[in-house]
Amino acid sequence: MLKFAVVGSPIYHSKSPLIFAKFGSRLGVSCSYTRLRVSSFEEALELSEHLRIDGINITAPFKEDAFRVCKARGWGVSETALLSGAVNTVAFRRSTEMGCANPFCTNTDVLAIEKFLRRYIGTGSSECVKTALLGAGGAARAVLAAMTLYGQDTGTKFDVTVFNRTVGKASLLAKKFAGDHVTVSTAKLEEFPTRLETFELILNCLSVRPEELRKLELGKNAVFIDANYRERVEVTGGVYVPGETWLLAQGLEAFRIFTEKDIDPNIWDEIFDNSWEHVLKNSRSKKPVVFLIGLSGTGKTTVGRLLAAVTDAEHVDTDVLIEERTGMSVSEIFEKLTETRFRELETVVLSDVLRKDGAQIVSTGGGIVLKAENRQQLTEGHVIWLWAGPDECASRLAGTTDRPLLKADGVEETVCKLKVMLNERLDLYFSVADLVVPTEGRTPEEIVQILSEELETYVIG
Ligand SMILES: Nc1ncnc2c1ncn2[C@@H]1O[C@H](COP(=O)(O)OP(=O)(O)OP(=O)(O)O)[C@@H](O)[C@H]1O
Ligand SMILES: O=C(O)C1=C[C@@H](O)[C@@H](O)[C@H](O)C1
Ligand SMILES: [Mg+2]
Repeated sequence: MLKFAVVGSPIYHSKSPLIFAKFGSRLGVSCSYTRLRVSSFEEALELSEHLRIDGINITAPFKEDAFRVCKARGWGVSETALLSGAVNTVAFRRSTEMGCANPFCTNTDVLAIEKFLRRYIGTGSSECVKTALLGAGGAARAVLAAMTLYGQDTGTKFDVTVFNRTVGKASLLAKKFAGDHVTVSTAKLEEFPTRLETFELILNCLSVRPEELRKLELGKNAVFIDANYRERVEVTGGVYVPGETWLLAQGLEAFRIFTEKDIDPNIWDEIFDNSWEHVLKNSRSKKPVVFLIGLSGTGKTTVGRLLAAVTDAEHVDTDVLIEERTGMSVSEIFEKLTETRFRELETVVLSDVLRKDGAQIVSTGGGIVLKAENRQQLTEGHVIWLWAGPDECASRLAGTTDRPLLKADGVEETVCKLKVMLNERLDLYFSVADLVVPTEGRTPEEIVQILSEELETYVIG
């Protein structure tokens, strides 16, 4: 199984896991894709190594940081990344691209825009394409990088006006990207509506959509490409390419790079025809239940209790539910009834939890993912993998005696046992996790703060 993740802060809103699941099933690649909530790109790299991840996508606010770090490490950095000054894709294990064993770092936002230009502008135009670019942040840079590369490749010329709230920022872009195929001027954002009809290509790269951009009357041949997928523009006339299409396109390019698979051109057509819209729609159908998973000692019980206390959610611990149900301690169950029976009891209590109404924070036992039925049930809620390495877990657990699978003679033996467990469980945790939160160097309170932020609109509050 290949393992991928998207990295950002915040990150739970990301729909990349949904689109990669679809790519995987459509292209016959067995893969899992999760989200990493980290504080820096360096932390993402460290975590990726621990989780043995094959490739990551990077989103706000780390794309520029990723570019700097990848370059400083001497990794293969593509032309799209060099031109845009940002990296959104790092393939850790690549065999062919750039012909080296180092990670390959690229920017598929740029590749996606090149695809759009090829499709909607074509290559035959001898006229300069009159273009409005709204915004002057990272996405706008990706657009200008794509136009530069597309211009070099096809001879197409673009006459771009960058509209932004702060014209100074737009001027910096103008300076950086003005070249043989792209001329760039700047204007205040307020001027855009009155000049709308003079443009044949409009790209919206604003993260917040102003009121004037909710409804638009485009010229018959105009194309409006949206980077924002939270809310669509009501468009009459012309062609509207929604933000979802951009997200799918950059994701498909990343998938191609990660897996080195040829992409069937029909899939591109389907993406452009909006037949994949439904893929992005089912992200909120989970129950308002948060499952905390991870090795023993990662803090599932501690964090779960605290998280429930700062929210209106009920806290439950599957180990405690099993002890109440059987009248036996976890250690006794393992000794007298076997581990298999314990896993079955986990299935029973998970069903009970999922039948209840209302928000719940559920601390699970470290081995809950070992049984397929349990994994299936977990995916009905929001699954958060608390990460800490075996050394850290062992030191946190030093002196405790109530974990039957970790009975050991000292910390060193506990570390060994945890390493074996992690080996066996790593891919299983990965396959169900919606979000991974590294806990080393963070207090339980800090983790609660991170989780409250990430889950606020989905489960809690
Ligand atoms: N972020 C943290 N930093 C330092 N210590 C922590 C952290 N989180 C938890 N701990 C400590 O680690 C120990 C184990 O925590 P806890 O019982 O919550 O782990 P768990 O994941 O529920 O383990 P198990 O799977 O065995 O039930 C406790 O002593 C707890 O105080
Ligand atoms: O929301 C997301 O998951 C993403 C958004 C864009 O930044 C992309 O560039 C990134 O690859 C993934
Ligand atoms: Mg616990």
